Amino acid sequence: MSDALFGSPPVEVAPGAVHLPGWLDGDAQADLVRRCRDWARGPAGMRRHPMPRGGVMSVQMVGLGWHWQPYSYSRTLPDGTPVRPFPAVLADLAARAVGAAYGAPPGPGADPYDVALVNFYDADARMGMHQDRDELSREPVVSLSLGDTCVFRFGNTETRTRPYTDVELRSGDLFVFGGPSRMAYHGVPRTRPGTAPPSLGLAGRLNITVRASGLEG
Ligand SMILES: O=C(O)CCC(=O)C(=O)O
Ligand SMILES: [Fe+2]
Repeated sequence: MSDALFGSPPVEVAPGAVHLPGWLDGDAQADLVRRCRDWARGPAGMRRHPMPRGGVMSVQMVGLGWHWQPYSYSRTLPDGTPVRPFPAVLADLAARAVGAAYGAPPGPGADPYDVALVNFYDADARMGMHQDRDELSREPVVSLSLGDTCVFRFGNTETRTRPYTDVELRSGDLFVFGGPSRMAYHGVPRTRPGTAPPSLGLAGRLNITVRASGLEG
Protein backbone atom coordinates (compact mmCIF):
# COMPACT_ATOMS: atom_id res chain seq x y z
CA MET A 1 0.00 0.00 0.00
CA SER A 2 1.39 3.37 -0.85
CA ASP A 3 1.30 6.58 1.17
CA ALA A 4 0.16 8.38 -1.97
CA LEU A 5 -3.05 6.35 -1.99
CA PHE A 6 -3.76 5.96 1.74
CA GLY A 7 -1.99 8.95 3.32
CA SER A 8 0.92 8.65 5.71
CA PRO A 9 0.54 7.68 9.36
CA PRO A 10 0.72 10.39 12.06
CA VAL A 11 4.22 11.25 13.25
CA GLU A 12 4.88 12.44 16.82
CA VAL A 13 7.65 14.98 16.30
CA ALA A 14 7.90 15.80 20.01
CA PRO A 15 5.65 14.94 22.99
CA GLY A 16 2.27 16.52 22.15
CA ALA A 17 3.39 17.66 18.67
CA VAL A 18 1.81 15.58 15.93
CA HIS A 19 2.25 15.79 12.15
CA LEU A 20 -0.58 14.29 10.08
CA PRO A 21 0.53 14.29 6.44
CA GLY A 22 -2.22 14.64 3.83
CA TRP A 23 -4.99 15.17 6.39
CA LEU A 24 -7.03 17.40 4.05
CA ASP A 25 -8.12 15.91 0.73
CA GLY A 26 -7.93 17.90 -2.50
CA ASP A 27 -11.49 19.21 -2.28
CA ALA A 28 -11.04 20.37 1.31
CA GLN A 29 -7.79 22.11 0.34
CA ALA A 30 -9.46 23.86 -2.61
CA ASP A 31 -12.35 24.96 -0.40
CA LEU A 32 -9.99 26.43 2.21
CA VAL A 33 -7.90 28.22 -0.44
CA ARG A 34 -11.09 29.79 -1.77
CA ARG A 35 -12.03 30.93 1.73
CA CYS A 36 -8.53 32.27 2.44
CA ARG A 37 -8.73 34.40 -0.72
CA ASP A 38 -12.00 35.85 0.51
CA TRP A 39 -10.62 36.51 4.02
CA ALA A 40 -7.46 38.05 2.54
CA ARG A 41 -9.41 40.45 0.36
CA GLY A 42 -10.83 42.29 3.35
CA PRO A 43 -12.19 44.48 4.82
CA ALA A 44 -9.52 44.06 7.50
CA GLY A 45 -7.64 41.95 4.94
CA MET A 46 -4.16 40.56 4.58
CA ARG A 47 -1.12 42.75 5.21
CA ARG A 48 2.52 42.80 6.30
CA HIS A 49 2.79 43.88 9.91
CA PRO A 50 5.49 46.27 11.07
CA MET A 51 7.99 44.84 13.54
CA PRO A 52 8.50 46.74 16.80
CA ARG A 53 12.22 47.25 16.11
CA GLY A 54 11.73 48.33 12.49
CA GLY A 55 11.05 46.67 9.14
CA VAL A 56 8.02 44.59 8.25
CA MET A 57 7.26 40.89 8.47
CA SER A 58 7.90 39.03 5.20
CA VAL A 59 4.83 36.86 5.86
CA GLN A 60 1.47 38.50 5.10
CA MET A 61 -1.31 37.87 7.62
CA VAL A 62 -4.99 38.24 8.29
CA GLY A 63 -6.64 37.51 11.62
CA LEU A 64 -10.14 36.10 12.10
CA GLY A 65 -11.95 36.52 15.42
CA TRP A 66 -9.03 38.46 16.85
CA HIS A 67 -6.50 40.66 15.07
CA TRP A 68 -2.92 39.76 15.99
CA GLN A 69 -0.04 42.05 15.40
CA PRO A 70 3.37 41.84 17.14
CA TYR A 71 2.78 41.07 19.95
CA SER A 72 -0.83 41.23 21.10
CA TYR A 73 -4.45 40.52 20.18
CA SER A 74 -7.14 43.13 19.64
CA ARG A 75 -10.64 43.28 18.19
CA THR A 76 -9.80 46.10 15.79
CA LEU A 77 -6.95 46.93 13.44
CA PRO A 78 -4.76 49.95 14.23
CA ASP A 79 -6.96 52.06 11.91
CA GLY A 80 -10.09 51.06 13.85
CA THR A 81 -11.48 48.56 11.30
CA PRO A 82 -13.17 45.65 13.13
CA VAL A 83 -11.50 42.26 12.68
CA ARG A 84 -13.42 39.72 10.61
CA PRO A 85 -15.45 37.17 12.61
CA PHE A 86 -14.07 33.75 13.48
CA PRO A 87 -15.75 31.34 11.04
CA ALA A 88 -17.63 28.28 12.34
CA VAL A 89 -15.95 26.15 9.68
CA LEU A 90 -12.59 26.66 11.43
CA ALA A 91 -14.00 25.86 14.89
CA ASP A 92 -15.27 22.58 13.48
CA LEU A 93 -11.98 21.86 11.70
CA ALA A 94 -9.96 22.58 14.87
CA ALA A 95 -12.05 20.18 16.97
CA ARG A 96 -11.68 17.45 14.35
CA ALA A 97 -7.95 18.16 14.07
CA VAL A 98 -7.43 17.76 17.83
CA GLY A 99 -9.38 14.51 17.68
CA ALA A 100 -7.25 13.23 14.83
CA ALA A 101 -3.99 14.21 16.53
CA TYR A 102 -4.67 12.95 20.05
CA GLY A 103 -7.43 10.38 19.58
CA ALA A 104 -10.02 12.48 21.47
CA PRO A 105 -11.65 15.83 20.63
CA PRO A 106 -11.36 18.77 23.06
CA GLY A 107 -13.22 18.03 26.34
CA PRO A 108 -16.31 19.97 27.49
CA GLY A 109 -14.19 22.23 29.73
CA ALA A 110 -11.75 23.21 26.99
CA ASP A 111 -11.34 26.86 26.04
CA PRO A 112 -13.12 27.49 22.72
CA TYR A 113 -11.15 27.91 19.51
CA ASP A 114 -11.87 31.54 18.68
CA VAL A 115 -9.03 32.91 16.56
CA ALA A 116 -7.26 32.01 13.34
CA LEU A 117 -4.23 33.59 11.73
CA VAL A 118 -3.99 33.07 8.00
CA ASN A 119 -0.39 33.44 6.83
CA PHE A 120 0.72 33.84 3.21
CA TYR A 121 4.31 33.07 2.21
CA ASP A 122 5.57 34.23 -1.16
CA ALA A 123 8.83 32.68 -2.41
CA ASP A 124 10.93 34.95 -0.17
CA ALA A 125 8.90 34.87 3.03
CA ARG A 126 10.22 33.30 6.23
CA MET A 127 9.13 33.15 9.84
CA GLY A 128 11.77 33.30 12.55
CA MET A 129 11.81 31.01 15.58
CA HIS A 130 9.15 32.11 18.09
CA GLN A 131 6.67 30.82 20.67
CA ASP A 132 2.91 31.30 20.28
CA ARG A 133 2.62 33.03 23.62
CA ASP A 134 0.07 35.81 23.28
CA GLU A 135 -2.83 33.48 24.09
CA LEU A 136 -3.96 33.04 27.69
CA SER A 137 -5.27 29.57 26.89
CA ARG A 138 -2.95 26.60 26.58
CA GLU A 139 -5.18 24.59 24.23
CA PRO A 140 -3.20 23.03 21.36
CA VAL A 141 -2.40 25.11 18.27
CA VAL A 142 -3.85 23.62 15.08
CA SER A 143 -1.90 24.38 11.91
CA LEU A 144 -2.99 23.61 8.32
CA SER A 145 -0.76 23.96 5.27
CA LEU A 146 -1.91 24.74 1.72
CA GLY A 147 0.06 25.31 -1.48
CA ASP A 148 3.86 25.25 -1.56
CA THR A 149 5.75 22.86 0.71
CA CYS A 150 7.76 24.47 3.50
CA VAL A 151 10.41 23.51 5.98
CA PHE A 152 8.80 23.80 9.42
CA ARG A 153 11.36 23.91 12.21
CA PHE A 154 10.00 22.56 15.48
CA GLY A 155 12.22 23.14 18.46
CA ASN A 156 12.14 23.04 22.23
CA THR A 157 10.49 25.12 24.94
CA GLU A 158 13.73 26.62 26.31
CA THR A 159 15.68 28.18 23.45
CA ARG A 160 15.33 29.31 19.83
CA THR A 161 18.17 27.02 18.89
CA ARG A 162 18.89 23.28 18.78
CA PRO A 163 17.63 20.75 19.49
CA TYR A 164 15.00 21.06 16.77
CA THR A 165 13.46 18.89 14.07
CA ASP A 166 12.92 20.07 10.50
CA VAL A 167 9.65 18.76 9.05
CA GLU A 168 8.46 19.20 5.45
CA LEU A 169 4.88 20.45 5.56
CA ARG A 170 3.04 19.83 2.28
CA SER A 171 -0.32 21.00 1.02
CA GLY A 172 -3.05 19.32 3.06
CA ASP A 173 -0.83 18.52 6.06
CA LEU A 174 -2.00 19.07 9.62
CA PHE A 175 0.36 19.84 12.49
CA VAL A 176 -0.97 20.09 16.06
CA PHE A 177 1.16 21.13 19.01
CA GLY A 178 -0.11 21.11 22.57
CA GLY A 179 0.61 19.69 26.01
CA PRO A 180 4.36 19.68 26.74
CA SER A 181 5.04 21.14 23.25
CA ARG A 182 2.52 24.00 23.40
CA MET A 183 5.24 26.55 24.15
CA ALA A 184 7.92 25.10 21.88
CA TYR A 185 9.80 27.51 19.63
CA HIS A 186 9.04 27.01 15.94
CA GLY A 187 9.51 28.78 12.63
CA VAL A 188 9.58 28.49 8.85
CA PRO A 189 13.13 28.93 7.53
CA ARG A 190 12.08 28.42 3.89
CA THR A 191 9.40 27.39 1.47
CA ARG A 192 9.85 25.38 -1.73
CA PRO A 193 8.45 27.61 -4.48
CA GLY A 194 6.58 25.89 -7.29
CA THR A 195 5.63 22.78 -5.28
CA ALA A 196 1.93 23.60 -4.75
CA PRO A 197 -0.57 21.16 -6.30
CA PRO A 198 -1.38 22.74 -9.70
CA SER A 199 -5.13 22.29 -9.12
CA LEU A 200 -5.05 24.90 -6.32
CA GLY A 201 -3.86 27.66 -8.65
CA LEU A 202 -1.78 29.03 -5.79
CA ALA A 203 1.72 30.47 -6.19
CA GLY A 204 3.04 30.40 -2.63
CA ARG A 205 2.06 28.90 0.68
CA LEU A 206 -0.95 29.52 2.89
CA ASN A 207 -0.95 28.46 6.52
CA ILE A 208 -3.94 28.64 8.83
CA THR A 209 -3.25 28.41 12.56
CA VAL A 210 -6.31 28.03 14.74
CA ARG A 211 -5.95 28.83 18.43
CA ALA A 212 -7.91 29.36 21.62
CA SER A 213 -7.13 32.89 22.76
CA GLY A 214 -8.50 32.50 26.30
CA LEU A 215 -9.39 36.21 26.00
CA GLU A 216 -12.76 37.70 26.91
CA GLY A 217 -15.01 40.11 25.04
O1 LIG B 1 3.43 28.94 8.74
C1 LIG B 1 3.54 28.09 9.63
O2 LIG B 1 3.51 26.89 9.39
C2 LIG B 1 3.72 28.53 11.07
C3 LIG B 1 3.00 29.79 11.41
C4 LIG B 1 3.20 30.20 12.82
O3 LIG B 1 4.05 29.69 13.50
C5 LIG B 1 2.36 31.24 13.41
O4 LIG B 1 1.47 31.79 12.73
O5 LIG B 1 2.55 31.55 14.60
FE1 LIG C 1 3.73 30.23 15.58
